[in-house]
Amino acid sequence: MPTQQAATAALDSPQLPGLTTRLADALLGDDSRQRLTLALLGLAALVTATVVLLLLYAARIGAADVQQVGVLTVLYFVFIGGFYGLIRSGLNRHCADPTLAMPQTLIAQSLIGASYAVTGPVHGATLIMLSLVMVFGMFSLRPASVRIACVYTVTLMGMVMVWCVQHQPLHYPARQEVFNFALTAIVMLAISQLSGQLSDMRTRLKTQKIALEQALAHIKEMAARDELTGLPNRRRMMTLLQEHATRHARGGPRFFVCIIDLDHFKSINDTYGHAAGDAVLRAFATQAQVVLRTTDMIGRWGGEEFLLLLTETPPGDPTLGVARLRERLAELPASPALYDLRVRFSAGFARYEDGEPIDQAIERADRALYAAKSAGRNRSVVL
Ligand SMILES: Nc1nc2c(ncn2[C@@H]2O[C@H](COP(=O)(O)OP(=O)(O)OP(=O)(O)O)[C@@H](O)[C@H]2O)c(=O)[nH]1
Repeated sequence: MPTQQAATAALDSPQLPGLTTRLADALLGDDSRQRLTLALLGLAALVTATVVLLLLYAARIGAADVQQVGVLTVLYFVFIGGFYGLIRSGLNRHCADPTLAMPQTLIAQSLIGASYAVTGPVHGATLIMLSLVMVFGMFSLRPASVRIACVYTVTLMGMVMVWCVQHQPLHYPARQEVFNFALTAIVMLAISQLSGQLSDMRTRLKTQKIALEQALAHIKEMAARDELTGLPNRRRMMTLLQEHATRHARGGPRFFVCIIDLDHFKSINDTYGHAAGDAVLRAFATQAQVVLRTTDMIGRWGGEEFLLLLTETPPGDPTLGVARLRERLAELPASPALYDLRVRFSAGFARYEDGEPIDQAIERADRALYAAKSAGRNRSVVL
């Protein structure tokens, strides 16, 4: 029987993470920003729990008044519970700073100040808590707010210490309080100084992150573009073709693959030079972008070859756009420098067939191009 129980427990165990997740969702909600705000409150709750333990200890050894400890403990619970309610209800979203870091910090410091006044001989321990609250605050508050909270803390503690020296001189001797005050002031000064440096560091990191993201976007863009013409390169066109094939398989539009090859381009290079040839390629790319439909995509396939991806729009003669381009090029100079020269080209079209590998359609377009060249160039052939 115990073995059976163990087996049942083992079967149940995979459900445990699910249970934990559900519990965390119920406690913290599923909004990641709100969860972060609640995590900050969790830190405040941790400090609170430590101070409450100190208060209970002080009451137990007779160093603190039980009634005062009771009131403060309730206030700590109200503090944490109240903020938890504000955040879980989403009311904090209406505040200028939805993290509520500033009010949390000021209330926590006020409660710790009060705890300092009631913990008699063990009051020194609460000073550490003041610093801890400010250290947490440094990560969620702006430097100006940290400075305000530090000034508030020093002023508050100054008043609390004067009151304690006057009303409980036995446990709060003046000399010790002067020392405690100086210590508090120095620590708060250091924290507000550090907070400025932390903020500078954060700003630097943010700037570097933006610069890195921009550089990455630029590198990605460069990796997808042909340097000479600015058109998408072969790699990019292959990705686009694959994407279109996948989209078509899911019910998207059919498309045509067209390979364009400039006629007798070698003779342009040989006659006018390689730089002039480059200018002709650039001019061709510009005109193609102007004349073709915006839904058609053209990229440089390599050398003097270009690949066109045409989305089928019924009634479909896929060669119409290319014919327009041919007419346009017949009217325009091959490049600004080659005024009398006209560019001609041959084009091979292949209709993408259901489920075929994209390479197969490209190969058909290549064969169609070969047929266009063989038939005398300056024409389109569809296969
Ligand atoms: N200027 C320039 N020339 C290039 C570039 N890439 C390839 N070429 C040239 O393009 C020419 C292509 O020559 P061929 O393959 O014989 O083709 P073609 O002269 O156009 O002849 P057909 O295609 O048969 O009409 C070669 O001279 C290559 O050097 C480039 O980026 N710039």
